[in-house]
Amino acid sequence: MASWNVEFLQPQDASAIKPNRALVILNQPFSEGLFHRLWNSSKWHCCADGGANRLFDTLTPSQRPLFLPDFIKGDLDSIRNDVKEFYISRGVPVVEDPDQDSTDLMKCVSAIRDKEVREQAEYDIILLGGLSGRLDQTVHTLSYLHKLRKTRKHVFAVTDDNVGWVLDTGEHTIHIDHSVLGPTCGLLPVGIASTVLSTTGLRWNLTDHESSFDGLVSTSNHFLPNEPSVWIKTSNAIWWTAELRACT
Ligand SMILES: Nc1ncnc2c1ncn2[C@@H]1O[C@H](COP(=O)(O)OP(=O)(O)OP(=O)(O)O)[C@@H](O)[C@H]1O
Ligand SMILES: Cc1ncc(C[n+]2csc(CCO)c2C)c(N)n1
Repeated sequence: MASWNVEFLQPQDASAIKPNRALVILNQPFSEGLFHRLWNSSKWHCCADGGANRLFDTLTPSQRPLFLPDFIKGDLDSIRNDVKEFYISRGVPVVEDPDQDSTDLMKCVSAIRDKEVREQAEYDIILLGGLSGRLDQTVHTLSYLHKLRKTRKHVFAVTDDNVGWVLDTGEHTIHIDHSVLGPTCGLLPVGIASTVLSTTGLRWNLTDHESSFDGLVSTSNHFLPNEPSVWIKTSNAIWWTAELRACT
C-alpha cells in the first residue's frame, strides 16, 4: 500500500525542508505564495530554461540573491539575456542542451538523475507548473510522469489550481489536509486502455468499476470534509488530481 502526503504544500518554516526533494520551475505563471511553499520545502532547485524568467520576475531585487537556483538547463531559447546574465554573475550554472528531441522538462529531470547517480541518492521531484498553459506541453507532462513512474516513486506537478501525480497499479492512501486540498478531485485514465477502480473517502465512490477514456472518467469528484484520507485501488496506472485552495 502506497501512502501519499503532500505536506510540501503546507505553509512552513525552513525546518520542513526535505533533503532529498528537488523543485523544477517550469515556464508558466505561479503565485508568490505557492512559490515560497515549494521553494522552502525543497533542498535543490532548478529552472527549465524560461522558468528562470518566472523565478526572476516573481522576486524583488533584494530577494533574488536569496533564491538562487542550483541549476538552469534547457535549449535556452526562452531565458532572457538579463536573467541569464544575472544568474551567471551569481555563479549559477546555466547549461545549454540544444537537443530538439527532448523538452526542457526532460533535460532538468536528466540533470536530477545525474545528481542521483553522483550522490547515490534518490530525489522526490516537484514540478512547479506543467498542468496548465499549452495543451501539447500539458499532455507532455501527463505522458512524461506516466512513463517516469516505472523508474521514480514520487513526482508531483503543482500549479496554483492543482496538484497531480500518477498512482501506479495497486492500493494508495492519500492523506488529505482539507485546509490545503479541495474541494474537488479527479481520477484520469490517461495513457492506459482502461483500469478497474475502487475508492473510499470521496463523495462519489467506485467499487470495482472500469474507467477509461472511452467510458467513465471520474472528474469533478469531491472530498468528504470529515475524512482524513482517500483510499484508491487501481488495476492500472492512473492520474490523480486534487484542487488546491488558494495560498495565503
Ligand atoms: N505555454 C506553456 N504551457 C505549458 N507549459 C509550458 C509552456 N511553456 C513552457 N512550459 C513548460 O516549461 C518548460 C520550459 O519552457 P520554455 O518556455 O523554456 O521552453 P519551450 O521551448 O517552450 O519548451 P520546450 O523547449 O521544453 O518544448 C517546458 O519544457 C514546459 O514543461
Ligand atoms: C516528432 C517530433 N515532434 C516534435 C518535435 C519537436 N520538439 C520536441 S522536444 C523539442 C525541444 C524543445 O526545446 C522540440 C523542438 C520533434 N523533435 N519530433
